[in-house]
Amino acid sequence: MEPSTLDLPGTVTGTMVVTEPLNFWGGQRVKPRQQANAEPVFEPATGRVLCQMFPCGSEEVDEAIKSAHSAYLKWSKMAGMERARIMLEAARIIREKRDTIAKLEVINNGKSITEAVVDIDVAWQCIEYYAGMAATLAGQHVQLPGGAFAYTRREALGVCVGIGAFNYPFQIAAWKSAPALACGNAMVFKPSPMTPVTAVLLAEIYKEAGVPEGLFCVVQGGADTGSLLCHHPGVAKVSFTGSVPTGKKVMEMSAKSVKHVTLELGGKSPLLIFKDCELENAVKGALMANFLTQGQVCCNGTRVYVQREIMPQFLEEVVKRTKVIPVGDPLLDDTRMGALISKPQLDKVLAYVNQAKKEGARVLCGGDPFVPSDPKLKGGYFMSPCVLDNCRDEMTCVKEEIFGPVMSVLPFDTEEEVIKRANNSPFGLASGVFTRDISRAHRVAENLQAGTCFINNYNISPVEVPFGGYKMSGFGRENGQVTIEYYSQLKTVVVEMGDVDSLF
Ligand SMILES: NC(=O)c1ccc[n+]([C@@H]2O[C@H](COP(=O)([O-])OP(=O)(O)OC[C@H]3O[C@@H](n4cnc5c(N)ncnc54)[C@H](O)[C@@H]3O)[C@@H](O)[C@H]2O)c1
Ligand SMILES: C[N+](C)(C)CCCC=O
Repeated sequence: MEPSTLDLPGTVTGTMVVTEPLNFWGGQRVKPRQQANAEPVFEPATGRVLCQMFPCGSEEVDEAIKSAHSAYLKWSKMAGMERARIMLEAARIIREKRDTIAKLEVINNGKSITEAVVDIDVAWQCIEYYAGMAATLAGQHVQLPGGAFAYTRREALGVCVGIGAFNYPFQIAAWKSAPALACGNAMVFKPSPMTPVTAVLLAEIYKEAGVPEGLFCVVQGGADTGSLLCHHPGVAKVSFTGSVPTGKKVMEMSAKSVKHVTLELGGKSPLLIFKDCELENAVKGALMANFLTQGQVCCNGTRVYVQREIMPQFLEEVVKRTKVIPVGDPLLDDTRMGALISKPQLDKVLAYVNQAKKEGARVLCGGDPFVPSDPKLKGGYFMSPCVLDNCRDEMTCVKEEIFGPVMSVLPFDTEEEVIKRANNSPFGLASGVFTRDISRAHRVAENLQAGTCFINNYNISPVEVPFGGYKMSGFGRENGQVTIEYYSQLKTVVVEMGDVDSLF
């Protein structure tokens, strides 16, 4: 018998095969219409084929959007409280199935189970948070002369498209769908072709919770399917998470029919460590800023600026801790670093390390392919986490997003100098500062050009807090109250109480 995607209790790395359809619309999983352009999906920890991804063509995209639109007509007319109740039920089901979803996420993405469980928790928290907001959506009343008045209504946009990256497959689907649904929209979600497996579980969960059939649809595919979605006349908004080059294309395609757009793009974020910091926390912060999800995190603080006086102690401690990060089978509880998403991604990251060496950086640890002793992991995409010293601002490893476990460390002398250097980047997703000087901390936060600044910690993103970029890292926000504005539109209603004062 074929193993089912939800039959996971005894599952170990290297055994899972997914055969069920991964598309979802009209309230059910939908078989691919054609198998011509199938792409193999790999289990990163073993290099085995986990399943086939069959990209949706125009007819399938059209069906999904129609299905979402008919659900939107019902959902948008429901009271916010009713939507909230259903979303809370969806959050409860995710909590109930959390370990199963996390396991599948690990098998498909390669991150450690410890991290995946947190990701799934963040997903249900996000849905719970926006459920709480669904009934609070309200407009404004404005008194006008002569008893006239106006009021505003916050209305849904219609069918929204979510396009996801590979690094947080289930969480991204929740971050996009939760505010969209809270505002009365429907969503058609396209996961990364490398991580197609878990979004469909979210679709099933929303259905079980009681949303109208079609409210959250999943279409599989890559660039072609994404392009069909961005061009589709039935789509009101595209919320995209991915790289800057793809984000630009999404914006261009969406502009043709003036769709709303949110872009959550890449980064090369600076982390500033001052000599007055609490060093142990700063070291822990630098590890959190670089090595979650094998370094494949958009907001990672990969340019670590350390004040010259504490550089030796910082390097000693950060290297000591990096060397003992347990890399290996991501389904094991003790593992802290799993496998990168793909062989090409692993090769790309290793090439960045080689390039850094050629440009004069010194490898203090890691930066090599890693072969775990467990024979079943021999074909996995593992590497040892890397710390680079002797870095300079103009080096490739300091300028470009590597998207792997590579930390570049650079010395600095003064606050003014380091802020200038930190801001000298086309990206502006996140930033961080470690210092015990409270005035300095807030001054630095004010002057760094980034959508987030972490003070004395890094990569903490509770769902109550907005997340998004400055500069080429994108625009719009996810999470927090403000995201409601990105999934709704404001209608003004002007009411005359007297006679029309006509000029004609
Ligand atoms: N800012 C954030 O919140 C955030 C979060 C996660 C990842 N990211 C960024 O994502 C990147 C890594 O993810 P990736 O490799 O999956 O990114 P990517 O840009 O290659 O792909 C992202 C998504 O876009 C789709 N896509 C590709 N071409 C398309 C096209 N022409 N039209 C429409 N869709 C298209 C892909 O199929 C995928 O679903 C990094 O740059 C990372 O920083 C940003
Ligand atoms: C949950 N983190 C760590 C803030 C990552 C958000 C998504 C970025 O890739």
